[in-house]
Amino acid sequence: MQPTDIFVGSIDQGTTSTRFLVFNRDGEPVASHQVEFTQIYPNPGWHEHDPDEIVSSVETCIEEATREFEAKGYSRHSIKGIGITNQRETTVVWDHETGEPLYNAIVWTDTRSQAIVHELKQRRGATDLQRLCGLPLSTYPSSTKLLWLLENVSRVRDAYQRGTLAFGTVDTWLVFRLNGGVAANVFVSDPTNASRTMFMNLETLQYDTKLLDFFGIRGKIHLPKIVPSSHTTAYGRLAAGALAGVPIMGCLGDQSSALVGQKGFSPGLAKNTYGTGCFLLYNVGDRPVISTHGLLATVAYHFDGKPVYALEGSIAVAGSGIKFLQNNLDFFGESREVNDLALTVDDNGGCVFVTAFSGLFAPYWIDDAKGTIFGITQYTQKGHIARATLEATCFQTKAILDAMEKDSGHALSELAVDGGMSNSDLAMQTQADVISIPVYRPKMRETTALGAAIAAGLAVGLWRNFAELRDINRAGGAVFEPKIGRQESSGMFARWEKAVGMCRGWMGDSVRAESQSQSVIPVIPSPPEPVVKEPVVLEKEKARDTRMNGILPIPVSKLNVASDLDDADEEDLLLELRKLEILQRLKRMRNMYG
Ligand SMILES: Nc1ncnc2c1ncn2[C@@H]1O[C@H](COP(=O)(O)OP(=O)(O)O)[C@@H](O)[C@H]1O
Ligand SMILES: O=P(O)(O)OC[C@H](O)CO
Repeated sequence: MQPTDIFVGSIDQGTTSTRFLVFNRDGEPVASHQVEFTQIYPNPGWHEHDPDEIVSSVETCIEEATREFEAKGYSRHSIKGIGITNQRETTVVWDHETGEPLYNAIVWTDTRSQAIVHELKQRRGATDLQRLCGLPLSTYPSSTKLLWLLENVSRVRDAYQRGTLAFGTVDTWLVFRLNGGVAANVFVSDPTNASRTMFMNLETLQYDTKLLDFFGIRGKIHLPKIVPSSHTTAYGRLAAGALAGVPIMGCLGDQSSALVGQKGFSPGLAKNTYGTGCFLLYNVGDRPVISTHGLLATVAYHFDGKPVYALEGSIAVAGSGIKFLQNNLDFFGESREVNDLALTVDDNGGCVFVTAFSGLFAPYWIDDAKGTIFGITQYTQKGHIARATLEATCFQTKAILDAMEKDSGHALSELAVDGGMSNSDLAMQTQADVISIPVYRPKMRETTALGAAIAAGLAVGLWRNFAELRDINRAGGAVFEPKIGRQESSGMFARWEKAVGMCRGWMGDSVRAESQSQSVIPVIPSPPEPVVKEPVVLEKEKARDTRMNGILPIPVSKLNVASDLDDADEEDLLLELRKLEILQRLKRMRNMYG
C-alpha cells in the first residue's frame, strides 16, 4: 500500500462536542461527523459530563464518519491508525474491577473545589508545586477535583478504601472504554494530559511522590501509566464498531494537539485556540520554563523519545461566553450569529464584560471572581454586550501575550489562531486590534483534530518526519491586520484591566467561610478507619449520590454504621451528625482564633 492510500482517523473529544475526522496524507479531512452532548450544571459553578455519554458520542461519530468515508468510495480498511485528542483536566473516576463510572466527569471549568484550594494553599509545600508540575493550585487541574470526589462522594471513597479506585482524564477513560473496558484494561495517559493533573513531574514525565504526598493520594489509587504521545502499541485498538481492530496510535490533550496541528514544532512558535475556553501555547523547546508571570508550564508533545514543552496562557471562557448569550440570555439561536449581532453597533458602548464564570484564569488567577458586566446604561443594547463578550477573550489574550513576553523575553510577530470562535471575523479583527500584531487564521480550522491525526500518522508511517508535514494547510488562510493605533488599543486594554481589578474579592468572604465549614481531610495519612461491616449509605444521601451531585456533610466512611436503620434511627443519627459538624466547626474556630 502506498502512503497516499493510507488514512488516519482522529477523535476530537472537546468540552461541548465530539468529532471524528478521517484525514488523508495531505492533511485534508475527507469525512467527518460531529455531535454535541449534554452539559450538566447541577449547582452554581458546577459543570459535569456523563462519562458514558462521552463514550457513546465518540462511537456515534466513528460510525457516521466511516459511513460517509465509504459513501465517498473509500474502504474502511485503509484507515490504519487513530489519534485521540481531548478536553484536558476533566476528571473521571471508575471502579478498576468493574469499569463502572463512580460519578459524573467533573469538567475543567468546574469551581466546586474552591474551598479545598483555599485550604491547600495554606499547607506547607504549596508554593513548591508549580516548580515540579508547572501548574499553580487552583480549581482548574484534576488534583483538586479528585480531592473533592474523595471528600464528598461515598462511592468514590469506598472504592478508594477497597483499593479499586481508578482515576483518569478523558484520554484515559476513552482509551480504556474503546479497548473494551476491563476485559483489556488498557490504562494509559500521555504526558500532555498527565501534565494537567498536578501529579506528574515535568522533567521525568512520571508521577512524583512529592506531588502525590502533597495531595495525600499515594498508594491506594490506580493511576494510568504515562506513555509517549505517539506509540504503535501502548494505546491498544478499537474493540468494536465500524473500525474494530484499528490501533490507537496517537494521544494529545486538545491544546497540545492544536499546536501540533498548526505545526508549531520550533521554539518561538505559538497558537491560540478559541474553543469553549481559549488557550495560547508557546513552544519553548526541550526544557520547561516555569512562569513567574501567571502562565503555566506544560508538555507540548512527546514524540521520538524526547518531550517538547510549552508556556501556556489558559482562558476559561471564550466560546462558552457566546453559548451563554445564546442559551441563557436567548440573544440568538446559533453561535455564528454573535458576529452579526455585535456588528449592529459600532463599539461596546462603554460595556466591559469580565466573563469570570469560573473565576479568572491566566494570567490573573482570581478564583473568587464571578462574571461581571461594567458600564451598563439605558443606552446599552444586546449588540454592546455581544461585542463586550468577544472582547473579553481578546483582552485576556493580550494580558497573556504580555506575560509571555516577560517570561520568554520574546515578542510574537503574528498570532496563529483556530477553534470555533475563530470563525467570527469580528472577533479575530478585534483580536488583531487589541494585540497590535496580525492574526493568521488557517483555511482548515480543524487543527486540533489534525494534531492527533499527525501523532497517529507518525506512528503508522503515513508521515516519516515533520518536514513531510510542511505543506499541509498552508494555502488559503486569512490574515487580520490591526486597524487601530496602539494608543487606542492601550486605552481599551486599560479599561479592561480596571474592570478585572474591580472583580477581585467578590466571592472572597463566602469562599473563606465555606473553607472553614468544610474540612479537607487528607486521605493519606489518615487515622486508620475502624473496619465495621459494610458502611451503610443513608437513603437520602444515597438518592443524592445516584443523581451524582450529592454532597455528604461528612465523608460517609466516617459514619461506620453497621446495621440497617429505621426512619427514627436515621433521624437520630442525622441529628448526631449535625451536632458533630457544629462541634468540628467550633473546634476549628477555636484553633483559628485562639
Ligand atoms: N461562527 C462562530 N462564531 C463565534 N463562535 C463560534 C462560532 N462557531 C462556534 N463558535 C463557538 O465555538 C465554541 C466551540 O468551539 P470548538 O472549537 O468546537 O470547542 P470545543 O472543542 O471546546 O468543544 C462554542 O462555544 C461556540 O460558541
Ligand atoms: O474544549 P476546549 O477546546 O476549550 O479545551 C479545553 C481545554 O483542554 C481545557 O484545558
